[in-house]
Amino acid sequence: MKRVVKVKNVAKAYDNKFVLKQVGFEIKKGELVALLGKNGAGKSTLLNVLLQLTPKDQGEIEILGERRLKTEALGVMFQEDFVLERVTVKEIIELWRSYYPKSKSYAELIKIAGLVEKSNVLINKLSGGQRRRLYFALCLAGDPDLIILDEPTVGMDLESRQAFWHQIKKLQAAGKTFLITSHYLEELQNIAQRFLILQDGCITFAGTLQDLQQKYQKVIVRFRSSLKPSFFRKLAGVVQLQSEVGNYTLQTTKLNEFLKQLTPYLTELEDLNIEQGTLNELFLEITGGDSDVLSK
Ligand SMILES: Nc1ncnc2c1ncn2[C@@H]1O[C@H](COP(=O)(O)OP(=O)(O)OP(=O)(O)O)[C@@H](O)[C@H]1O
Repeated sequence: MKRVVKVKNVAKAYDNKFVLKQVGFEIKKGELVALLGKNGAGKSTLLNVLLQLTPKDQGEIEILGERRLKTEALGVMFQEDFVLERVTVKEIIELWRSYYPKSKSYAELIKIAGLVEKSNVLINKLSGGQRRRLYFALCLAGDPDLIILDEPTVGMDLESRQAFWHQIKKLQAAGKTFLITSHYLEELQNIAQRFLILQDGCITFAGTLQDLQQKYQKVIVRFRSSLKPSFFRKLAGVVQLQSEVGNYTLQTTKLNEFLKQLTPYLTELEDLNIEQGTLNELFLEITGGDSDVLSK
């Protein structure tokens, strides 16, 4: 598969403090990659460096096979909106379309924005969520091959989010490549092929949701049994075990293997209950519990 993004050994410091120390990853054509990290981890800095809006101190970046940024093949949606006064929705869409040699039609873009009824409304009169939808449509104006979205769904209501992810799926099916940062991890679990975790200035994890769960997810198993704690302690991935008069609560990091080992002894167990943490809990585990991240 063709490589769309290549980042190697990238470092970036602000005032001699390194936010990115040694960042490296690749994204292949058609992949949707989620970039995760707690507040201040450097996600926006990394995107800015990728887009050459901030100079890097070190490293190599190649996008769509070139070091030069092919802006005509890129669609970007930033975290912060710019608000122009005295410009209508229709005018800004037409302006954006005019920047590209091969642009999507106005009709398609206004539909993506979900603002057909608001085409003559001034941008500064739109709600925050409506503006996010408009900026998403603008980012698609040039029919880009690589789409970079920084916290795209912040401020969108449930309906807008659903429409947004539906749109992303359609673009995915059309072979577009994505790099998306988001704090709403539950939204990304069904859509991202791979996750990157930015932590302490490096990519500390790159892999699928399954890899992520296997590596970090807490699985709590509860049951009653007359077997001894020493028996359960030896089973696969058991990292914590509490027992009180035959009532067990344990944590395993290798659920599949653990269950395989436990199967011959199932008759010795009662009230077996397995609880897998949510993706958000997993994220807290990975990033060391920055609850701010999730309350955004
Ligand atoms: N222009 C700048 N000058 C100095 N420091 C900066 C600048 N931009 C960002 N920083 C610092 O770099 C660090 C990383 O910031 P960045 O915005 O990249 O993080 P982030 O992961 O995108 O955070 P969030 O999830 O809150 O958006 C922070 O400590 C921030 O204060």
